[in-house]
Amino acid sequence: MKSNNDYTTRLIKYKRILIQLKSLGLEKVFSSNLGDAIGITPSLVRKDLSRMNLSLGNRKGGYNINDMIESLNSILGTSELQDVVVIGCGNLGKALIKHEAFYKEGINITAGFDINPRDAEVNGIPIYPMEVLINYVTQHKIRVAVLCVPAGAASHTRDLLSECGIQGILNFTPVELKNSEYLRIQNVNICLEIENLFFQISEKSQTIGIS
Ligand SMILES: NC(=O)c1ccc[n+]([C@@H]2O[C@H](COP(=O)([O-])OP(=O)(O)OC[C@H]3O[C@@H](n4cnc5c(N)ncnc54)[C@H](O)[C@@H]3O)[C@@H](O)[C@H]2O)c1
Repeated sequence: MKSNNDYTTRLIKYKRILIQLKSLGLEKVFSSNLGDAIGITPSLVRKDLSRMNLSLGNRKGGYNINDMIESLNSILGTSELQDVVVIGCGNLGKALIKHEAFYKEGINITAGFDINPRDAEVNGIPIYPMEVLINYVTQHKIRVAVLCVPAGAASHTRDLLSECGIQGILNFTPVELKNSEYLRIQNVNICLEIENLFFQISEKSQTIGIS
């Protein structure tokens, strides 16, 4: 199971690198470029490519970036530009919408939604009231939402998003939301990550005898 996850994670990383290389105007890539970019050996990259059952190029001539992105999209069930919406456009939601680098990584924030929209748009991205969410999601075939509402609204909004047909939620609220049969949740908690980092450092310092 673990190796499967590692393989899938590597495919996602390859895709991100390939999109970046494409945006720089490159057409070919070598296994060593991909390996260096994600910190693995070129031979593991080539192994992955053969596991993907692809003949998109060769070790000496390089691999065609466009073809690789297309094949990775079909294997991962994604498209080159992934449309997402942001729910809750306060401090965090707006900061994410303003972060233009997401687009270069293939993440396209198409709209924001808020129970009380204070701006009609942020960075050219429209902010709509929650009442139009279901129509928008259906019409634009949106599958993933980024949840930035207050903790008290997290569970209710999760259910609402599920009813709208959303299949994946990146959850920034402190409430740990659970997956269901039709909904995948990725909980993000920066505090937890920082605490974990401090724990690792203190564990390490105990091992090597630093106080
Ligand atoms: N995961 C992390 O590491 C991390 C970091 C920062 C903030 N957060 C969390 O992100 C969330 C947002 O934080 P913030 O600072 O942007 O808060 P905020 O108060 O600035 O923004 C919240 C926004 O949600 C809107 N809202 C409230 N109820 C709603 C509902 N039912 N439907 C749609 N919109 C609704 C509000 O109108 C507001 O615009 C909070 O839950 C916060 O705890 C998490």
